[in-house]
Amino acid sequence: MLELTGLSAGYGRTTVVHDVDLGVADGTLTAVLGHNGAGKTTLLRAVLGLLPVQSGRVVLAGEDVTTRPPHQRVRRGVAYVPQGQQSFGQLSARENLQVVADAHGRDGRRRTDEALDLFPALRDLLGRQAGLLSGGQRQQLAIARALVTGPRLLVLDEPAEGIQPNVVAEIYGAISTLLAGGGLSVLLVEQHLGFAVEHAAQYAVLATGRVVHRGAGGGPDVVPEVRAALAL
Ligand SMILES: Nc1ncnc2c1ncn2[C@@H]1O[C@H](COP(=O)(O)OP(=O)(O)OP(=O)(O)O)[C@@H](O)[C@H]1O
Repeated sequence: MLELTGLSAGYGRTTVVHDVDLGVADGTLTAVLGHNGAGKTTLLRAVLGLLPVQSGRVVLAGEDVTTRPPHQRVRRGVAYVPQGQQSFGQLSARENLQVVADAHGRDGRRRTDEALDLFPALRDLLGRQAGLLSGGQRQQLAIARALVTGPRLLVLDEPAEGIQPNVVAEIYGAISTLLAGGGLSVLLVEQHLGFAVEHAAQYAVLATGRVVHRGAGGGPDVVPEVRAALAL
């Protein structure tokens, strides 16, 4: 679904992410682990086209999109949920979903229902102003809104950050359900060991913008080596 080859990106003349090779196979999860400032968000922004690539290639569903603007990547099936549980705070939860659903007609309405099935707690909160929701509820809303676009690749930046554990479990339960359903690929960035590595088909550890460790097939067995790489 996604193939990054020799990807370097940064800000102005500064390179933050160096020569990254990484893939997300169809219908699977790829996890990128790394501490604060390792370059995880920068990598995602380059994948989305929000930052120009300094060198290397971004191939999405077989097509080279390295120089394509973000909206064209979105049209090819990428949905991005940035860090920080972003929503339109003044709008209700329902309106947050509706603004996206309206752009997708009947599919948008169907996908809204499916997303609410995935996050049933949101159904009772639809009338509430998004800015008044808890961090966990806003994160669920942000993921639901991304799903309403009908993505083939869901890109998640630290969805568990700052969220209480029971809601994190709900969010990861939903991601597991989506993966089990097939058809959706996930690129997930996390600081901490846990769901990401346990469920990853591929994983990479990023430190100062470089991949310092990688592997295929996550699960409990790989946790010690990933922990060791994170401690580098
Ligand atoms: N807009 C920017 N302009 C210049 N440098 C930036 C910018 N955003 C991030 N950086 C720098 O790029 C490096 C990597 O930051 P990035 O946000 O990609 O890391 P991260 O792994 O996502 O960290 P975190 O877990 O804190 O989000 C840091 O040194 C940071 O200071």
